[in-house]
Amino acid sequence: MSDPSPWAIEAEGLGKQYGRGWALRDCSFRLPAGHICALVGPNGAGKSTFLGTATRLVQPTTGTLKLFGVPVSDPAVLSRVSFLAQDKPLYPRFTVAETLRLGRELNPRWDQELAERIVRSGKVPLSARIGTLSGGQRTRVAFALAFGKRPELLLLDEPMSDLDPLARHEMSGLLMAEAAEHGTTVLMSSHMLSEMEVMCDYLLVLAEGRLRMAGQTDDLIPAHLLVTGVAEGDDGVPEELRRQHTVVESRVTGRQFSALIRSGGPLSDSWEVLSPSMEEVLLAYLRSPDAPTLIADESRVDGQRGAAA
Ligand SMILES: Nc1ncnc2c1ncn2[C@@H]1O[C@H](COP(=O)(O)OP(=O)(O)OP(=O)(O)O)[C@@H](O)[C@H]1O
Repeated sequence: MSDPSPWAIEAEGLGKQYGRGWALRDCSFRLPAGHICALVGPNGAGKSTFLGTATRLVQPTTGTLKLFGVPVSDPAVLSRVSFLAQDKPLYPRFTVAETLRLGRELNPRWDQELAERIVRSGKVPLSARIGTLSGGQRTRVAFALAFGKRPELLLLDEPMSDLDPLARHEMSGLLMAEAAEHGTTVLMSSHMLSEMEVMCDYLLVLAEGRLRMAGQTDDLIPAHLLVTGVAEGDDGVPEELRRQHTVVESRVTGRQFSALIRSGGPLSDSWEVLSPSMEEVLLAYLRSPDAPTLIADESRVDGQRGAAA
């Protein structure tokens, strides 16, 4: 089935309320198809809740969500999406071979060769029962199921957390190769920022249920600078810096200030200026829940276009 929508995900005013608290609030963005997108945020930020709304496990309280232009409530989208949940639910009494067979029977585009290759490269016996496997081996089988379905959108909730470094490296390589070869869109929540930096070309940052940053890493990260210089004024950050730029986070050590800023123009020669890594930018936003939101133009839904960031 082909769909002309260039957007793998479009969320508009999406929210989820539990009791009196909001796990996700007024979340609006769109993710162009074909990207590998990191979904980042502190514990309790709403990442799993968002992934739940995209897989119909969580019913939103407000707003709409479309996948490839189709409302997520339409069963037609299910065959186009794979979800690897944080707890990797599998049937413990099934063998690995039976688990893959289930995948084959349930999914018309199933790729048995790929699924078996993922399992075999981890030396997981096809005859072993799921219940006897280690946590990392179970994760590998869950990866095989998710990839074997050959989805157009792969949603992964902290997929690598119980894999050893070699397996993580292998799965990261597989993800990037799949995305490149088949144009698969990947949305992956993770706390492993340095790994995300290598793998992902798109970013969604959530904090306290709200979207804080969205866009391509190549647009978002270079928009920031790390500035250090002689501390001035009440909090050490020179007034001139605050006036012309957006200060995301600042600190004072002795007589020096350092600040991560969103650049708004040229900077004084008296300061040292460096380009931050993606990890440095993300850590600054995660430590500063009040930092101004940054949504790249292409990530905005129609209602947000032209609005101030
Ligand atoms: N079923 C539920 N009932 C009540 N509150 C919930 C439920 N599910 C999630 N929440 C609350 O919603 C908020 C967001 O939770 P969520 O699991 O989406 O966060 P997360 O970003 O995935 O966190 P983590 O990084 O710890 O996995 C939290 O405050 C959580 O307690």
